[in-house]
Amino acid sequence: MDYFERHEGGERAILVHLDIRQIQDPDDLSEFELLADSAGADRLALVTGSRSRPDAKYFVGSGKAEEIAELVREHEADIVLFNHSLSPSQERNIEALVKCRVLDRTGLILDIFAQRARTYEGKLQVELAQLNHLSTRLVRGWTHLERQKGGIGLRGPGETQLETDRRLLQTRVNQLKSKLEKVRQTRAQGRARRQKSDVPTISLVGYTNAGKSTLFNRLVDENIYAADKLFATLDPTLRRLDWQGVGRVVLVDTVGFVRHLPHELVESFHATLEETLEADLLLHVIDSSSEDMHEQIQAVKEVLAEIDNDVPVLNVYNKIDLTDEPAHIGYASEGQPNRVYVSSRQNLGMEELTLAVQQLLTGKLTTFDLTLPYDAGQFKNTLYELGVIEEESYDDTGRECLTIRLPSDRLRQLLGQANLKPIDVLPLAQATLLMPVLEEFEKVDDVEEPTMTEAEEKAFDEFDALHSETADSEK
Ligand SMILES: Nc1nc2c(ncn2[C@@H]2O[C@H](COP(=O)(O)OP(=O)(O)OP(=O)(O)O)[C@@H](O)[C@H]2O)c(=O)[nH]1
Ligand SMILES: [Mg+2]
Repeated sequence: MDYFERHEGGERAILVHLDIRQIQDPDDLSEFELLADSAGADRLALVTGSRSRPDAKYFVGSGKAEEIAELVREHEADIVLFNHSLSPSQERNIEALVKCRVLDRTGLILDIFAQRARTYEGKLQVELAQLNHLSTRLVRGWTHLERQKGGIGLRGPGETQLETDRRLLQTRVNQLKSKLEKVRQTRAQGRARRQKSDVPTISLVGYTNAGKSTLFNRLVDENIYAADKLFATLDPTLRRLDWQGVGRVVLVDTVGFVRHLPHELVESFHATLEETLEADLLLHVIDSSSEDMHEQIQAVKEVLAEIDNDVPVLNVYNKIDLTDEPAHIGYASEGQPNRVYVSSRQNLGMEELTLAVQQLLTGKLTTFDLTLPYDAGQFKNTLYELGVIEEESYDDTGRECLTIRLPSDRLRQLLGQANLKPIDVLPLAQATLLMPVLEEFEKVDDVEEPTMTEAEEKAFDEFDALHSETADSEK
């Protein structure tokens, strides 16, 4: 996938980080250093400073630019990393001055993504993002691109090198897009299948380095790549598991969020976020030992809000082995668990996590007393199979009375499937206060047999959305 020469680990790097007063919430310096390490850079020097706004030519002022050039010579650096977005011309101007490669923040993150991409789709996404990033910077040498495509016969008379390169680039971009579309279709089908099989999906989301993959591995009990580096995970990784105490679920490990993810990356990782949206429950994994915990939680919440996510969230405060917090569950005012304190690495709080997840997934169990109509045998069988019947008896007219315990949403869903309509269904606790419970169902005759299940409809809608999205972006 290497369309441009990616640097090898251990490259000698000069880091540049300015405080730009115009830009609020400047990228944190320590995160930048972490990013540089993650890319495999050997940090030789750090240039800092502040400006009220970026310089048009070099981003930094010309004095600062000279200083960087001097450091490059002195340390024999291979690369200068900027913790900012540079325009193509700024990047070119600095390169000309310092006489080594210059990478901006977007380029740096892309580089890390490229190193970490493990799945086919992830690799396609990264390459597409790289090419998009590079297309605006297509002034430097691109002979290797030409070499790759053979070059001969591709260059029309009078056409400049630049135009040829642009054309080749476009060809490759189109290829990638159609490959990606295929992968996405396959994935949408997989999703539809999963929904039909009624297995709940749980996604691990959170800031980078929070410990998602560690928790994932712990739960899956299967080793996938986890390392003390940013973006140890790039692609959503799915595993089916039989979670003791919870039941069968699909677990999804996702790529870590970073503050100020470049917009082009947000786009190219849309599929990852969509996957997140699909879940029945999100485990928001938080590094509770981090000084930046609150900012990181906020950053994740913002991303989730951006993709319009209304899936229930359980906050998982991880790494309690580094804090004083004991393993426990925290509850929201409505009595639902909303946070749990664990250590994935030290295996603490896993029972609490299981309990909280179980409660959230099954919903709040409620007791209902039902009086069934005479012809509801099929419905009763379904309840039997689900194991939700606690008591059964007959009333004096010979109709069956059941006491069942299950989430009210689930009951509503089952009633709909059986074409039954409750005249009145009261939770037992309220009902006993009022009177001896008597509820009835009446058969609904004028309801048409549904042709598609809700899950199928949803899958179809998604499919359409994916298609129109791809079509739009190709215009
Ligand atoms: N002390 C401590 N370290 C942990 C714990 N859980 C994870 N870690 C460490 O934190 C680092 C990051 O863990 P990962 O599981 O790779 O984090 P991640 O959230 O998947 O990171 P990205 O995939 O980059 O978003 C690794 O060095 C883990 O060993 C924990 O409970 N306690
Ligand atoms: Mg990970």
